[in-house]
Amino acid sequence: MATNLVSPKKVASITERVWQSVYGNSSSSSSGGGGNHQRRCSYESDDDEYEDYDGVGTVQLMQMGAERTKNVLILMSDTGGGHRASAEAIRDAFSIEFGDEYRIIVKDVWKEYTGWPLNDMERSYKFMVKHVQLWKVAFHSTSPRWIHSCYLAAIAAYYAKEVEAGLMKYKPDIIICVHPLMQHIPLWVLKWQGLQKKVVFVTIITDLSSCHPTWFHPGVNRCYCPSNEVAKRALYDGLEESQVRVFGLPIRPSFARAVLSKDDLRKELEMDPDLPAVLLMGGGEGMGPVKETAKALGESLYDKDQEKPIGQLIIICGRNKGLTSTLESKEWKIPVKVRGFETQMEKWMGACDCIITKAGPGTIAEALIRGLPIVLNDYIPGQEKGNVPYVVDNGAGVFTRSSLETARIVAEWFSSKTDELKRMSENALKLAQPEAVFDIVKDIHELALQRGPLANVPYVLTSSFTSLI
Ligand SMILES: CCCCCCCC/C=C\CCCCCCCC(=O)OC[C@H](CO)OC(=O)CCCCCCCCCCCCCCC
Ligand SMILES: O=c1ccn([C@@H]2O[C@H](COP(=O)(O)OP(=O)(O)O[C@H]3O[C@H](CO)[C@H](O)[C@H](O)[C@H]3O)[C@@H](O)[C@H]2O)c(=O)[nH]1
Repeated sequence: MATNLVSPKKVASITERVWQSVYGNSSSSSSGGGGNHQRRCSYESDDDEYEDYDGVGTVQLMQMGAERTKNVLILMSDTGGGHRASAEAIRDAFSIEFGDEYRIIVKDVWKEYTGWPLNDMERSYKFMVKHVQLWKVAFHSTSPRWIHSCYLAAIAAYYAKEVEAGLMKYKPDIIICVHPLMQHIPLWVLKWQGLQKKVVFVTIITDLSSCHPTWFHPGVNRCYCPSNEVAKRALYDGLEESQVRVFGLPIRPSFARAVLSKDDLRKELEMDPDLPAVLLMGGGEGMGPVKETAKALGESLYDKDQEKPIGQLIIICGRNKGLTSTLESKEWKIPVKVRGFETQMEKWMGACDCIITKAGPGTIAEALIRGLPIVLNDYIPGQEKGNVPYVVDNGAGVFTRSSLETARIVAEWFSSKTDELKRMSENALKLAQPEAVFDIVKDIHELALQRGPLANVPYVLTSSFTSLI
């Protein structure tokens, strides 16, 4: 559809490109649209391994014929914390399963290479979900295919060269996309470059049920759906059965494979060893009614008659610095820990007995793996709405928007309704899919093996080859 947006590049001969790659040529534009790149982007990189753009090509050329390390580029954006968590889960699982066979690069290529609005999605998303009606309108009004296709085609026309430079810099053999808005432009770029037969492109959907239709792109080699419900929608939206796989949401292997003792964790995290613990959070950005709920728990988990706490509270505020400092300055009658963005969520979850959170898919899937009953206290309209029945109908938790109600439920779980807490914990464990991340990387590995001989041709030569076939 968009093949006409950019005119095909002049392709250097094989000899020329080999010469340029081995000996370098300052006047060469290489295969990344570098000339145009200098127009709007800078070449500086935070990834040392890739500072020498042409060097990667040279290494690939020298490794031709031998089994070479394959480059895997994972495209994500920090709109919330879920996409990065999934990207890191995939990176770690590749490393555990295949060691040095793959070199994994996790990047927000938009932020590094493009301009507004693509390079500012984190801030835009944060702003929109703060003014939640705005997000609701944006989410639903962009759902029809013709609307989002027009938007994305226009943006692709404007930023194609920059995205092309961003992608080609890493010379990917496999591109894994964990964000709904990062498939369309790269797929067009691969088409323009004639790289569809060389590069495996897969999408991993990181929303559990009511996800946005931009996730379903028929041009991908695989679309990994976290649930059967999402898979059904993918098929309805035009993907073939051969493209769709359902393994579950990828969760960091530190969750999936960790054997953690609650007692040891509590010691390490300096928590009370005996009091039951509730974890309160709101995704990567610390969203939802965290402050009000913390206040209500401070009261409900204190037994006024016996003048002692019946539980302890851990609050993880994520990147919400304002929330962290407000809660840190409060006085509490029960043991409370207030934390900012934590990198070892598996430890905090492993040390607690239940969790209160907005309906973020990553947090839900992690809590299920740790067998934590969940109180959902909010959801972002659109992509998180369907997560509520997913948890509640499967008996793994409850939903209430009232902070007082939340506080009452947790107090009961810790006193008169411990059997309910135990039952929900068992139901949570039944829903957990800790192996999903390993199943996904193994399937991607199989896909890569199925690629024809073109997959082993170094990037410096691909344009020449693909122009012949
Ligand atoms: C006629 C109707 C006009 C409606 C006006 C809409 C204005 C568009 C503005 C914002 C786009 C909102 C995008 C919604 C889809 C999000 C999918 C999703 O679940 O993401 C979850 C993730 C969060 O995990 O959401 C995002 O990443 C949203 C990022 C928002 C960035 C806004 C600026 C980027 C605009 C470039 C794309 C424009 C094309 C949009 C086509 C869809
Ligand atoms: O201090 C923190 C706080 C959170 N997390 C992690 O951040 C992730 C949060 O992900 P969620 O999916 O629960 O929620 P977010 O709101 O942060 O994620 C965003 O991305 C999701 C997709 O993956 C959904 O689209 C969601 O609606 C959107 O807001 C979890 O893995 C959680 O463990 C941390 O690592 N440290």
